[in-house]
Parts: sequence; structure tokens; C-alpha cells
Amino acid sequence: MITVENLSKRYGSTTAVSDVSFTVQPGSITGFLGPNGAGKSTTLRMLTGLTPPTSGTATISGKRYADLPNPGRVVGVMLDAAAQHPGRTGRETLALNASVLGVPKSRADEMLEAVGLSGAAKRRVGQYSLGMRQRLGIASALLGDPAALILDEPANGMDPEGIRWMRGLLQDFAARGGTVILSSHLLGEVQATVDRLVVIGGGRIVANGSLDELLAGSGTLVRGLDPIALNQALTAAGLSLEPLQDGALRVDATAEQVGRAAAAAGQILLELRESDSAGLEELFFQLTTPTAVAA
Ligand SMILES: Nc1ncnc2c1ncn2[C@@H]1O[C@H](COP(=O)(O)OP(=O)(O)OP(=O)(O)O)[C@@H](O)[C@H]1O
Repeated sequence: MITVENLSKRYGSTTAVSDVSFTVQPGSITGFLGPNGAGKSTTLRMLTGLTPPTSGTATISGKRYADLPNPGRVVGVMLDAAAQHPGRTGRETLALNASVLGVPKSRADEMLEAVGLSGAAKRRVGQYSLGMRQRLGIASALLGDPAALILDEPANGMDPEGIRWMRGLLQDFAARGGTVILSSHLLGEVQATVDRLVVIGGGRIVANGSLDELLAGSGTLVRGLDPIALNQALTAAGLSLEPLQDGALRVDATAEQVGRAAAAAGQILLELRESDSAGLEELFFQLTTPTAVAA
């Protein structure tokens, strides 16, 4: 389990992270979401002992990272895949990490295989694409067979196939009881992978819950042939709504209520469904606006 309690970090007059608390349970994948500059990397760096907190504590399996005797055997970390030594081959990178961790060198080849890099094992990392470096970073994080994974923007630079592959790998890891936290500034990138979300904006946690909880209450998405007339009809029927950027409306009501109100006003609908990604997108947007952060 990963536990973050009242964690804060100030740089001079800048508060990067302010009183952040959350837990990540075994058997789950938590998405740590927020726009650029929200405080994700700083939080993950404090969690992994790279940045000392100004106040608060962060523990993995009950211990601060710095107090873990062989941290790589407890938690696999990938914070900056692009930072790997460009002159080493993939195999050399993992073999070196394996010896630091005290695991057999054969584990390096196993992990290269597991992340689909066997064919590139003898190529220098400098020639790897960013997506390949992310795969290598994940292989490195998995070397010590840890119970937890902490990954900063692991989908960055990965193509859709790579993201699908990573999703399968992380879901298998969690299904075996592993604990995973991964950060992203793009909801769509992680929505199908995670089962919980911790959303950070302006250094503060603005939402924390299961994906289902956060999706519930996001209402109904409706799109009409005449969006303005549909908006007026639903508003006149007493439904509260907000227009989305693409002309659809997100309505705080069930699909049946929306359908009935539209039918009563003779409006032609092109789309009517429970609001999922669009609703979450909107939620994410709202939660990370400065007003929401200040609230
Ligand atoms: N070493 C530092 N010195 C001063 N300010 C910093 C330092 N590291 C981070 N910050 C500031 O702290 C805030 C949070 O940054 P952080 O990198 O944690 O955000 P992030 O959510 O990871 O964003 P990104 O997705 O862009 O990496 C930003 O305002 C950033 O400028």
C-alpha cells in the first residue's frame, strides 16, 4: 500500500504541493491526474525519496522510501524514461540495474522479453524511441519483482498499441495483488487503464475516488439537430445542463428524463447516452480550474 499524508512542498514562495493525502491500495491501479505544473512529479519525487517534503509523510508498505533496505525489491519506479544512459544497450541497462538490486542477470532478459524489447536488446538506448525507453523503464521498474509500481507519465511517447500493451501489463500486475500509481496530464490516456483516480490541481487534491464514483453523477450526454433549441427546451423543462465544446450538452438528469423533455418539445436527437468520457473530461476541466482549486 502507498500512503501519502498531508504532504506539502514549497520552493521559496512557490507551493508546488499543498497538504496532499491519499492512499493507493493493493490490487488497484490509481491514475494521478492533473494539468502541467499541478504537482504530480513533485509528489511522486517525494514518494520516492528524491525530494524532501517540507511537511507530511509518504510511505510504501509502511516505510518511507529512504528507510526501505532494498527499495527496488519493494517498489518499482520510473520517473523519467528519457533520462536513461544513451550509450548503453537495453540489455546492459537492465543487467546493471539487476546487479544493483541483487537479482540474477537472467532477469534482465526475462524483462526485455516481457516488455517486447528482446529484438532491440543489443541496440543503444540513444537509438530507442521515447516509447521504447518507456518500455525499458517499465522493465527496469519490474526487475526486482516489486509489490508496487510508481510511474510518472508512462504513456508519454507511446503509440496506441503501446498504451494497450501497457494497460494489459499493469492490469495483470494489479490482478496479482500489485499496487500501481501512474501519473498523466491526459485523462483519455489512462481512463481505460485505471480503476481509481486522484486528481490534483494547483498543488491540491481536487478529486479522489473510484472511476465509477467519479463518473456517477456526471449525467447524460445529449446532442440535438438544433443544439440551441434543444438547450432552451431542456432548460425550460427545469433541467440543469452545460454545453460541451463540440455542441453536445451534459445534463444533470437521466437519459429518460432528457429524452422525454426533448420529445415533448419536438426536438430531434442525434445522440443520447450516459455521459462517460465527455463527462469525465468536463469534470477534469472543472476540477482543475483555478476557481475549483480555490474552493
Ligand atoms: N525544483 C523546483 N524548483 C522550483 N519550483 C519547482 C521545482 N520543481 C517543481 N516546481 C514547481 O512546482 C510546481 C509543480 O510542478 P510539478 O513538476 O510537480 O508538476 P507536474 O504536475 O508534474 O507537471 P508536469 O506534467 O508539467 O510535469 C510547478 O509550479 C513547478 O514550476
